[in-house]
Amino acid sequence: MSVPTVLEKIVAHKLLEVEERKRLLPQDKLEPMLVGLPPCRGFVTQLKDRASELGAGIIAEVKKASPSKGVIREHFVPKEIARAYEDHGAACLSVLTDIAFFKGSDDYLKQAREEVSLPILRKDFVVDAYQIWESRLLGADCILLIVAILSDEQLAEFHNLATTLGMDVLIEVHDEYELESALRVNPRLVGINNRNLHNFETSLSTTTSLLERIPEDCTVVTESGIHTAEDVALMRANDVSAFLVGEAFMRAENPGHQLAKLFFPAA
Ligand SMILES: O=P(O)(O)OC[C@@H](O)[C@@H](O)c1c[nH]c2ccccc12
Repeated sequence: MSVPTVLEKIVAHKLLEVEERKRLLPQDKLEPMLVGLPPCRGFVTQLKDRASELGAGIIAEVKKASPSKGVIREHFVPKEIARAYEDHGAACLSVLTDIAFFKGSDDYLKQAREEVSLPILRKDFVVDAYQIWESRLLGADCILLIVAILSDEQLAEFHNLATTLGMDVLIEVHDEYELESALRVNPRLVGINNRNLHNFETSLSTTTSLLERIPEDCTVVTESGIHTAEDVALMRANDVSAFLVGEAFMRAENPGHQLAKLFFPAA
């Protein structure tokens, strides 16, 4: 047998974690807890509005650590970061909730939601429908579905469930085969991850090479590896106006200032 990749380890761990969570709060107890929740903040709408208004729709990520980089930010106060992002023109937030590999927490998402009015993406590895109900309860406005870890049947089922519960969905792809699967569910929002989650190699040409296969009415988000003004200019030259950025902001003393500097230097 070959050595498992990090993505395979994450999925194996996640399946166990979900079983444990189901034991603590069974599905039949969770479902009624969704009654009377406030409606979701429109994630896709806000992203598109900001992109046309400001020239860039930024999904700004709240991320303490990653398996490839270790701890990215020592001074990590989610409320402070969320506020800085909102004050400096972010369209939406992305909050890592995976504990084991990204040092995230459900609580970080709740804290961010209390602090700001931006729509929030729950950034986690969805492998079970239970997590979608759980995301809605947590206050997520959008969930991530990673095509690389789902069957076509799961993708359709999970996309449908999230939409039924009122959330938006960001479908993440890394190559043309994954994109083909993604397009079968007629997504409003597709994320092209420039990072290969199996070996962590990052290349912005992932976005530029897949772009032309995506229909006009679907919003494309370029994800990962955006660090410099040149990176931003390259994406803009290819008509990409939605960005998901974590590390470049999280390494800066003030993540909000870094967002403004990278995307809105003239403002
Ligand atoms: O920190 P970066 O290189 O700007 O990347 C952010 C985001 O794209 C990345 O965190 C990410 C993209 N897809 C994921 C899936 C799971 C966990 C993390 C991710």
